[in-house]
Amino acid sequence: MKQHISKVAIIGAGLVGSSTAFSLLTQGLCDEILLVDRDAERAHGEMMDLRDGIDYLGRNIRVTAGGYAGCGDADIVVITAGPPPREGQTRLDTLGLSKEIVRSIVGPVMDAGFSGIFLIVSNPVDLIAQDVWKLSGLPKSQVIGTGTALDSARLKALLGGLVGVDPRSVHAFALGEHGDSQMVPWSRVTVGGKTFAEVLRDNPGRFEGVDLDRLVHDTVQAGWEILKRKGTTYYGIATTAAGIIKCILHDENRIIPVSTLLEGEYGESGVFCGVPAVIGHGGVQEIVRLPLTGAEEEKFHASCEVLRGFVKNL
Ligand SMILES: NC(=O)C1=CN([C@@H]2O[C@H](COP(=O)(O)OP(=O)(O)OC[C@H]3O[C@@H](n4cnc5c(N)ncnc54)[C@H](O)[C@@H]3O)[C@@H](O)[C@H]2O)C=CC1
Ligand SMILES: CC(=O)C(=O)O
Repeated sequence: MKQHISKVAIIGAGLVGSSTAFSLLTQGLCDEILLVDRDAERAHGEMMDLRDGIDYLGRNIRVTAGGYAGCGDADIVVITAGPPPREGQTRLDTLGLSKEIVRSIVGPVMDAGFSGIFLIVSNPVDLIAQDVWKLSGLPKSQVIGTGTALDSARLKALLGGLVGVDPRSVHAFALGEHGDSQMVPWSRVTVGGKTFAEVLRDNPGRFEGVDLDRLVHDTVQAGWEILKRKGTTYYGIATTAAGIIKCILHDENRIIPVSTLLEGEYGESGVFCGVPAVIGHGGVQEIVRLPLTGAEEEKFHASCEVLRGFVKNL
């Protein structure tokens, strides 16, 4: 029997797209990578550069550059085309241009016979994922935005540093918009099985003055701090996207906060936003419903409300 060749198509071979390809390649996460870009020369150049390292990888991975026809048999199409926000802009400010770009992409991908999973990275990621879901006609499980996966990783790194443990021993989620209105349900944060409140209570001297609002602020600002120094961000999101792709291709059923359509979960409907979800072969297998306190619910709804204000214009 012929073995399945896992194929990831990346639309937008800019900094995020090419870094995602590099991450997939160096981790050996798929068999084939296709790069598509409006700037065909750029995609071709990235393909050539990526191919140059193949001799030093654990195995051969096919890297190509081309048009949308090659998306038909892809397992995953990753959309990273779009203008990164500039200093002084919010991600929401890039909606107009990103929307136009994404609309020129989804039709040709679907026309190629694509029936796999869209992973949306382009900002504002929640709204672009919602638009792709609407345009593609695919089931909601098959359209995933990276959502607050990156913010949650940033939060875990902050908390791990504060407590002095590996961030992977911290369980914490940023929820809502991948943007300024995101929130953190502190009642659900645990470190090695202890709630964060217990960690603070058991070490009063050490954690005196820890300000939860400040930690949320620093999580939200993390991207801007990078942008201030190097103009844009790409390695963090590329590794995050590759992590989600790994969950899908390897059917890991790992829980990651991604942007997905809410249909009553968390008391919200009709909006894509970041919530923990089980990610496996079919995409979003299940949304994990975290019990939130009343105050946390209010903050979550406020974030959804920000997004809803834009959904009607999609
Ligand atoms: N979700 C997240 O956490 C993050 C999202 N991003 C987003 O990723 C996107 C890409 O950022 P960068 O790679 O830094 O930008 P970039 O400018 O380096 O690359 C964008 C690429 O898209 C291509 N492109 C533009 N219009 C196209 C079209 N109609 N069809 C095909 N390709 C097209 C461009 O030619 C360019 O190569 C932005 O929307 C940015 O905000 C960036 C970091 C984190
Ligand atoms: C640019 C962006 O969305 C981020 O780094 O969070």
